[in-house]
This record gives sequence, C-alpha cells and structure tokens, in this order.
Amino acid sequence: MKGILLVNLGSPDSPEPKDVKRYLGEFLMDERVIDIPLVARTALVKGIILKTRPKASAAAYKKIWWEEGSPLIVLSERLRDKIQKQVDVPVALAMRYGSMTIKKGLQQLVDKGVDEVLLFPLYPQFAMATTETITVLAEELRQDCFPGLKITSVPAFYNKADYIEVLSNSIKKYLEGKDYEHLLFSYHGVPERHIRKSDITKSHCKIDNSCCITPSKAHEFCYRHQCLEVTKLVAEKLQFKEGSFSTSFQSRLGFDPWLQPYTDRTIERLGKQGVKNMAIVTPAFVSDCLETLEEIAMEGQEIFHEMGGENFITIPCLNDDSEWVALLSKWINDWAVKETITV
Ligand SMILES: C=CC1=C(C)c2cc3[nH]c(cc4nc(cc5[nH]c(cc1n2)c(C)c5CCC(=O)O)C(CCC(=O)O)=C4C)c(C)c3C=C
Ligand SMILES: [Fe+2]
Ligand SMILES: [Fe+2]
Repeated sequence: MKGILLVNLGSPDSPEPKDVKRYLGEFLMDERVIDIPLVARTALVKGIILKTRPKASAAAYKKIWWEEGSPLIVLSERLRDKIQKQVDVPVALAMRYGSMTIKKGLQQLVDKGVDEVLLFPLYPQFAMATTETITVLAEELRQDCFPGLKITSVPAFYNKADYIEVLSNSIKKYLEGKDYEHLLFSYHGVPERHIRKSDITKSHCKIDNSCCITPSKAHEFCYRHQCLEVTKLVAEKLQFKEGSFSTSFQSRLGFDPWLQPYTDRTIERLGKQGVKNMAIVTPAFVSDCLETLEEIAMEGQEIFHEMGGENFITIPCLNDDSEWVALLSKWINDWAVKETITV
C-alpha cells in the first residue's frame, strides 16, 4: 500500500530556552545547515551559538507562539488533515528537526500497512538545508530501520505552472483592494558557499547578475536560481510592472557572505527612498513560522516605520489555503493512482 510523508522544518517543543537550545543544537549540527568540518561545527555551535542564541530565540518564539503550539507545526498539521480528506492513501507529517521525527512519521505509515512512501519535502526550492537534508536522512532511515520500504522523493516544485498559479492567486487575493507601491519577495537566505557546493557543473554558479538567468543544468539544484525564478514567474503571471517588485534574502546567521540583497537592508532602503506602502511575500516557506511572523511581520515592519514607511502588508504563506490543498492532493493522487508524479 502507498502512503505520503509530508516533511517540514520543525520547531522547538516549547518557546522555553531549554527546548529552543535542544532544537537549535540538532538543527545547527546538521552538516547540510552549518557545512563545516565536525570539530569546527561542534566548537561553533556548542561553544558559541548555543551559549547565547537560545535565550534570544526563545524570546522571539514567545512573541509568535500560539495556544495550540508552534505556528509552523499547527499550520502543517492543518494542511495534513485537509489533504487527508482529499486523498485515499494515508498521509503522515514529520519534521526534519525536533520531536516529530521522520523516523516516527515513517513508522506511523508502516503501522498502517504502507510499503511505498512518497516523501514530500514541503519546500518549493531545493537547498542542501531543505530538500537534500530530508531525502538523505530518509534514505539512511530506510537502510537502517525500514529495509522493506520503497521511498520516492518529490523534487523541488518552484517552477511548476500549477504551483505558480496557486501562489500568484493567493498573492492577488490578499493584495486586492490594498494600496502598495512595492512588493518584496523575501526568501530565506543561505550562505553563498552552499550555492557553489550544490553546483553540479562545478563551474556555472558565480553568484553574479547573469549565472542564474543563463540556462544551465546547475539550476536543478541552485537555490538562488529557483528563488529568482519564482519571483519572475509570479511577476509575469500577475503582470507586475518592472521596478514595482524585487527579491531579497532574510535570516542570515554568522559572518560568512549570505545571498544578497538582505531583506532588512532592502526594507530600510525602500523606506529611505520614500516608499510609504509596501507589501512583502515569503515564498520559501509554505507555512508561516518564526521567520515570517516575527522577523518579517514584526521586525521588518518596525524597520519600515523607523525609515518613514507607513503601511507594511505581510502576505500569509500558503498554509492551508484551499487551492494549495487541492493542488497538493492532485499531485498525491496522480502518484497514488497513475504511478506518475507530475511535480
Ligand atoms: C527555505 C527554508 C530554510 C532554509 C534554506 C534555511 C537555512 C538556514 N537556516 C539557518 C538558521 C536558522 N533558521 C531558523 C529558523 C527557521 N529556518 C527556516 C527555514 C529555512 N532555513 C524556518 C521555517 C525557520 C523557522 C522555524 C520555526 O520554528 O518557526 C533558526 C531559528 C531561529 C533563530 O534563532 O533565528 C536558525 C538559527 C541556517 C544556518 C541555514 C543555513 C543554510
Ligand atoms: Fe546561479
Ligand atoms: Fe533557517
């Protein structure tokens, strides 16, 4: 029997510093997130980051935490439940980090008689820290704990026409009747080094103005290309005028160069340039989370107001939007019934 495992990033068990510390320890010790040798990673994460960051992160989590739990987890559960109503195969949900492990998710499916799993990383764009870390861990678990299981992974779906349509519709619906001069597409950043490491040609990605718009097979695994492409395809679909939208990257950590331009500096610049009304959308996340609800909707808004901006519109992620649920259910049904994955 077939079954689906949806996988999102994860959250701490609670917004208390001890739970945030445990969660960040697992997250940041992932070699596909902080991709330096183990000894240096351990020294950096355990010796420096985990000594100070959990307290500050816990304070941020407390500002956005819901009565039912972490927004990212609650919204992912709502998505799973709605999809389950539209597909005939069992749907489970797991998180790459934290207590809702991929191992538990696979076990839930196996307990229901599943022997063929569609592994669905809930990330539109490929990155070492998104799709790759999930598929690698799932394969390790299959070999170690579930040798009889067949696992098929859904690749990044950033350029699929039906995904772009659903995303565009949600942006359009949310902005209907609202006044704004500029729409910023803000994606989670990654260190530039990650882009070079994922370049399968080992020569294409220069992280300049041209590589990501010059056709290359590197783009199948280029996070920067895939982010820029989502902006381009949505802007084409919604017929945005040149100059009325742009792309930036948020949530950088540490001192290495990360993808630019940075979101906080872009918001600052827009405010300084006299933009009074801006909107912001965050298409690297399918569920609202700390990075959208705190970093963008709270901190981003504060920066904009300090720079003289007046109206800051944050567009929700796709969350459990009905068109999004219908699209994911269609992709799943195509796989379960027709043996094909259209994504
Ligand atoms: C597109 C998705 C994500 C990528 C790529 C990504 C890369 C990445 N992240 C960090 C460090 C942190 N990220 C944090 C939170 C966080 N990150 C993502 C998604 C991506 N991260 C999400 C959805 C969240 C929110 C989780 C939630 O519970 O709501 C955090 C924790 C918060 C904080 O202390 O700032 C850290 C740290 C690195 C180093 C990285 C590298 C590629
Ligand atoms: Fe590129
Ligand atoms: Fe992150």
